[in-house]
Amino acid sequence: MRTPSLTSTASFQALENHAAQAEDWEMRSLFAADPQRFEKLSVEAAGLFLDYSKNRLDGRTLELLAELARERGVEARRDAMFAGERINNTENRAVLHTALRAPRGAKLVVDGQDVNADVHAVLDRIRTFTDAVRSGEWLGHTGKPITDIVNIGIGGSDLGPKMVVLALRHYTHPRLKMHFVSNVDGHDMDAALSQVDPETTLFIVASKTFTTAETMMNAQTARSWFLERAGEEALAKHFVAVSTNTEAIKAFGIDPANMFPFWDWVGGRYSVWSAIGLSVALAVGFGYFSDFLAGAHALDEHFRTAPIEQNMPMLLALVGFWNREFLDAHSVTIAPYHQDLNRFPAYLQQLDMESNGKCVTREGEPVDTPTCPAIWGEPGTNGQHAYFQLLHQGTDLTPIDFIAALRPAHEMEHHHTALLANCFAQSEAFMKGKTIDEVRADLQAQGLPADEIERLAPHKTFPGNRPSNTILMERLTPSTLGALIALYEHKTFVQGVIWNVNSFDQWGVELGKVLAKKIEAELLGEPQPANHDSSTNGLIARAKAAF
Ligand SMILES: O=P(O)(O)OC[C@H]1O[C@](O)(CO)[C@@H](O)[C@@H]1O
Repeated sequence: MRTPSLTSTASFQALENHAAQAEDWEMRSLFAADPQRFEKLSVEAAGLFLDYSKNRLDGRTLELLAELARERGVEARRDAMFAGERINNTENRAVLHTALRAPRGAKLVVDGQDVNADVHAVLDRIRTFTDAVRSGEWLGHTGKPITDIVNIGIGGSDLGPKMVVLALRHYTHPRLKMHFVSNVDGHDMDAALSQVDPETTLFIVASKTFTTAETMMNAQTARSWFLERAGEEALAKHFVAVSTNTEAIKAFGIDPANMFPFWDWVGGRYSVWSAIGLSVALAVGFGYFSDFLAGAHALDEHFRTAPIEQNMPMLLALVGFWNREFLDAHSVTIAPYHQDLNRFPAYLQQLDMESNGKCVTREGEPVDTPTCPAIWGEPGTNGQHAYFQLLHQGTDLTPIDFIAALRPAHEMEHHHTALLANCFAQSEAFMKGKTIDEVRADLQAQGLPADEIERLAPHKTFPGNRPSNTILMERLTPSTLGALIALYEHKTFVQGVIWNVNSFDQWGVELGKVLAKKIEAELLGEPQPANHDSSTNGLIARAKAAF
């Protein structure tokens, strides 16, 4: 059955009418009118707390948004995902990253295959291997323990592991130095190889497909570098692979005994929970890796069972949808007030934009509303001194997600107090703004002459009324990090269902890949191609002249 277009649904139309009335709402007044607003518009789950009260909405808005989620079948699609139905309809695949973090013994049989048993069999192998490397029992070819791990992968085979290893810096093994090489730009590989010793380095080639051009080139380069220094028989102690493609791994020369498999029902950007997380398990140890999975599972259980009105990922998604559709927010800023989460915005860029950056529905019809906003950000305090100017006084409305841990992992308490003060102050400033009369009063109190006050006042006025969410956790731990990532995964899922796009394919990355192959051959060959547009022909010619 065809899904009705979004704008034709009764709940969307009700929201449109409601949005017309809400246009003039001031958050200051909404807060003043309801002293319970914070208690009402906040929710707790799996070690996370979400305050969504600083958005331009009221109880009725939330009722209508929940109605929309129901009308779009969000709950039914969620249940289908957890049950292993093939909801990725353009690739005819199930979507089961939630199964990767389900505890041993959870029942899930898909197409006659015991998914839970398969997952835990691989986890057992990850435990054995990572324990051996971490304890120093696994030795390099000259009998020395491993000191450096180089993860070679890109997209989901890089962003997740790298972000998590950085975020869990405090849990990492003191002997193991982690390196991540993703870019086909040789400078990336050069930087890693210049720091490592072939006798004590373990390379992980991480690629779901084992065909991704950048990763294959990087893996071949690392292999040649290693063979020149150590020889073929040493390879097994220094190269392992993570993939769904056993044949390609064998062809590359990695022993399948050193391969950690996963399955086609794990999307690249949802794969950090699978063997793609091998570098995480090596860095923090299997115990903390298990806590990371358990934190995500706790959030999964909340998402699976809580009613929409109290369901954190649903609420985050619905509020984001409201801002996108009715407040015309073209982008969302992610502002972690935690330095160790500095790659989290980059991670969310792939998660959200590769999932929902789509312009046709699951049935291939053009969508009838805007879909995924652009996602960007940096650690919050750094952003404050760079682009927050635009967020406060620019002409676009850009909602912000503030993320903070209440307790630090260091002992410099005064730093942490300053950090949290900044985080809360920013969300207050975005909400309240500063009226021109407040500015005038300030300037008067400073004793400025009247004409100077009038000259400066417009510049010092803040429109305010700018929406934000704040996500808090007690500490950034493996478990709360797992929950945080799962929160955003499910938020992305819910928005995808409302827009009726397939959040689990990524056809938009293919065209560039195909053209790059062709141009790479042209850059290397003769004659100068003339079959492109004049710009592309001209750029190729300039590069060939420089070779
Ligand atoms: O793990 P692989 O197969 O090398 O893919 C890497 C990345 O490339 C993409 O397919 C995009 O080209 C991502 O979805 C994926 O995470």
